Amino acid sequence: MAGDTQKPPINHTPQHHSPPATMSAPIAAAATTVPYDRDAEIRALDATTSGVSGLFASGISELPRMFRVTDPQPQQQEAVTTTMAADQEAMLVIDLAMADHEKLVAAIRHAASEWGFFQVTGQGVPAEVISGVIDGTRAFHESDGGEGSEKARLYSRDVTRKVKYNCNHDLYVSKVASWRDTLQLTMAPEAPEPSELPENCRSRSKPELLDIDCNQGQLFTCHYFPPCTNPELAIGITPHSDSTFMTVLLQDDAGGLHILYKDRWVEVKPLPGASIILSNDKFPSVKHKVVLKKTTKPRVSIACFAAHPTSKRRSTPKHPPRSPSPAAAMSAPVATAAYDRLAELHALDATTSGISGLVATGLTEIPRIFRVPDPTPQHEAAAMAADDEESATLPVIDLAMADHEALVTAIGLAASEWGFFQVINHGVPAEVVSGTVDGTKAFHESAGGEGTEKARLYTRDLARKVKYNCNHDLYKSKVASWRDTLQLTMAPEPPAPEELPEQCHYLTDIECNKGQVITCHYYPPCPKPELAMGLGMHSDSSFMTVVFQDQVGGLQGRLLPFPAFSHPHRWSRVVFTGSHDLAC
Ligand SMILES: O=C(O)CCC(=O)C(=O)O
Ligand SMILES: [Fe+2]
Repeated sequence: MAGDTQKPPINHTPQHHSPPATMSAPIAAAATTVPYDRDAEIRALDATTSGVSGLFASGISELPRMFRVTDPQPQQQEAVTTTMAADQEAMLVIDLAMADHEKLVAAIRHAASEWGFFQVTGQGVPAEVISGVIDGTRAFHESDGGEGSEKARLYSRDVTRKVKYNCNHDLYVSKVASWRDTLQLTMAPEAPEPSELPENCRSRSKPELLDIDCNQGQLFTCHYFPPCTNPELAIGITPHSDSTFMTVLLQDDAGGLHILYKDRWVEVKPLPGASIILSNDKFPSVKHKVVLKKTTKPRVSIACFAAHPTSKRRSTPKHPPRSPSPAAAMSAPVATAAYDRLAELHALDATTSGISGLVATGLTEIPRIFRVPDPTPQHEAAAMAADDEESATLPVIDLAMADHEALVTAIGLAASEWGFFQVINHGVPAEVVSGTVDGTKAFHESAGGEGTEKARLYTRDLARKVKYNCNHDLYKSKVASWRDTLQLTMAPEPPAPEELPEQCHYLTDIECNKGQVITCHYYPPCPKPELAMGLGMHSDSSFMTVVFQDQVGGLQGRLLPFPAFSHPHRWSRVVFTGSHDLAC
């Protein structure tokens, strides 16, 4: 991979549709010593208002650096890719026109619950409507960009616009840009005026979705993936699952869509005239991605997201248990004795040293109060979301960037698209961060028992400004989390220094104590992490959350439903990190 000094920033006139000469110059211009300015490269591409199609049309011979995945290519490192057996392939193509209604429902239910996806034929949408939609999308993306063009008129990152076109909705926040341009149309509840649509799309009928309740919102994303000079180094679409009720997907014959099934990526081969259905809500949301191919043909796909405000995202399809069934494991240690959960909770509470105290006793099995029932959605999600490729694209924002407007735009985008982001160069001195982390650790790792600080602070009294306990909701939750917490209420009136644990005294004289509640979590090593929860799925209710985490990792987020039905202010989460990766 090119080093940080190898690629000059691109620099060219806004509104001009051909990319600058420097961008088409070979990436490996190793001789130059100009530092790489990714931000400038991104802004220059955005200013062309013709995305990667414009880059391709200009005849570039090397993939610009902003599109290059880190070396070695994550797509090749992750789950193996296999092809689908012919009988499976046939089973996953469902003829909606089949006479036997019961058989049809059973086939759909089976495919949706087992795979989270299927293809349909006989859907009553005339072939020319489907090809018309694909051709219209292609024609729009292949039209000229530049001043006065439709592309320039529609190029936008304004989330409130019903018709917008851009190159990567997350261009300013992802680490690696995807080789894809997208025209996005919000068709329901209120469709745009025909005059707002690109000309190529006006006369086409939209693919019909059932006029049912679950379809109160409709969003079409019309993707275009130009041929790529280095497909092995670029991303089509990163692995994700959709958050809306159901996705109807049309793809042309180029292929490249993969779905994750039982830890393997399986390509969904194009089937002329068929629509692909990605299920959700009551059924699992299949994880999918687009892999680029070495080809001279572009790829076109249209995803129609059907939304319902109350629709719930489910996790990925069933996977074979990764460990002995939790149910079996749970019954093992207590096979004969009657299980008294309340007594177990009281016993733990009475130690006043939480899980750290349990771990210090050298236990090899996790007690039953911490065991998740078989299988919880959180658990499947946790197993599935451990995906480095996806996390590689999580938004990271440099607070020290010089361009204030670009900074504000990046934060706005990250907060509305992801509800979370990481910041670097945030100006909090490294020693303050490491002091907080170390103090937290030292407290949690100190001895418990009579006469200790832990015993002094162990409480469930909400009125106390400084309290320490194992799970604030220990007596209410169904499954206890593998986590101890020290909670400090720092505003409006901070506690007196002597109320704080000794390890945290310095917290009283730093600026950040103007914050309100600080929770200092500690997740001791767990003998059976696959059976326990760290922190259950939730969203925070306060205005904003700042999280420091150490290098151990484990924090996972889920994407929101698309903006029509999201409540970003309720979901917003901000993660602070830094060159040291922080913990608290
Ligand atoms: O291009 C494709 O086949 C997939 C599109 C997709 O996954 C999406 O838009 O969410
Ligand atoms: Fe998708």
